[in-house]
Amino acid sequence: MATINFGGVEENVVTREEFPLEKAREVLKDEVIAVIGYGVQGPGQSLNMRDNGFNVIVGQRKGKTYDKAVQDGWVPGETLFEIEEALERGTIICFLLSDAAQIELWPTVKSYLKPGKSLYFSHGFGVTYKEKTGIIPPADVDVFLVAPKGSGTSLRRLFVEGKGLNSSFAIYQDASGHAREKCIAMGIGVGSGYLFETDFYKEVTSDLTGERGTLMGAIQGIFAAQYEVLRANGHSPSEAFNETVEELTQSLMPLVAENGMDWMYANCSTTAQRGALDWWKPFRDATKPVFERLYNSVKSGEQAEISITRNSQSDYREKLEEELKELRESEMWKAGTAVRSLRPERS
Ligand SMILES: NC(=O)c1ccc[n+]([C@@H]2O[C@H](COP(=O)([O-])OP(=O)(O)OC[C@H]3O[C@@H](n4cnc5c(N)ncnc54)[C@H](O)[C@@H]3O)[C@@H](O)[C@H]2O)c1
Ligand SMILES: CC(C)(O)[C@@H](O)C(=O)O
Ligand SMILES: [Mg+2]
Ligand SMILES: [Mg+2]
Repeated sequence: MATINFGGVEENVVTREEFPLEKAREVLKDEVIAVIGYGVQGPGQSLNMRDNGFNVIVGQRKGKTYDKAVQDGWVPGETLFEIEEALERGTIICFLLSDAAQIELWPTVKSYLKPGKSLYFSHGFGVTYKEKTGIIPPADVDVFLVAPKGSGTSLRRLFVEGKGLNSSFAIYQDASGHAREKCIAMGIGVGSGYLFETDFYKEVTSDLTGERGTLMGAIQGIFAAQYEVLRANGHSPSEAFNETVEELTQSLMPLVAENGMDWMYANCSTTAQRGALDWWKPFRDATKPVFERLYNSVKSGEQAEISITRNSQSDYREKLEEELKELRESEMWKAGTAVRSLRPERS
């Protein structure tokens, strides 16, 4: 493990230099990695592992995503199977169904977890909320997680570009005495940049907070608030959208990603810097109580309960689609469609 100073706090992380791909291949050379589920993480992780030279199979029920797996080069009867057959063949079972579907499939998965097999997650959800999910792994299997910190779509794209998404890893149960090296080898195999250690509880509480907060929920909320104020004061949709979203994603966030917030600020006018430096604290103070409410709701299990209840309904996909449609058809995001179509590289 490399010790890195993160802003004054030392943490142990695993890098690709100290745990190279060859080592990961050696650790997992006798394993059949069965990726169960081919939604968002399934394709990213399985394709990256396949391209990295691991022995990977996919288990997916028949339907649209099964067909997508075939298009991606998985061969029915050789590397692509119905879920139960993949569970039978796999020695490392990657449980990559949606968190709600994991509850329904758990009795089936459990019945294939013979001693010596490993159970792999990409989220601490199922095990942490075991009272709600019923996911209690047998004592004689290794249980660990690698949670890529981003979408499976980005995991694949970055891999193809020769880059990597950072992931957390955690060991829940070490029955074989080798859970840790298997877990890290999986993390390297799926295409992680570097790996930082956590536990199942911390992974799920930080992850649920992040996606409801700045990564997804809060960002849409703050975009909508600014856009509405600009529109209410007579600004055109294109002006409001450019000043709220397009400039952020196209110009400023890439600078933040490259070299941090202060560097992005330093590449803007002194007028902009003066304003940003004056206003970031009022925004922090205004939103902090909402983040505290959010974290408490995650901590109490309320957010998990909502997610399980809502996503277990038979029409949950249709309902999600309706809500996504509402976003897509809002004036702000329709303006976004028009703005994107005018990007030089798209016209
Ligand atoms: N989406 C991401 O990029 C992302 C990122 C990090 C971690 N994760 C975690 O990875 C895991 C997988 O998430 P995902 O977003 O890839 O899942 P998903 O919602 O895309 O679903 C994955 C698969 O589940 C299958 N499925 C759904 N219901 C089923 C059922 N009843 N029976 C059989 N199959 C069923 C679908 O066919 C699909 O192939 C979750 O634990 C999630 O929290 C996801
Ligand atoms: C990609 C995210 C938001 O990081 C993940 O946590 C998810 O649940 O999809
Ligand atoms: Mg998540
Ligand atoms: Mg996440």
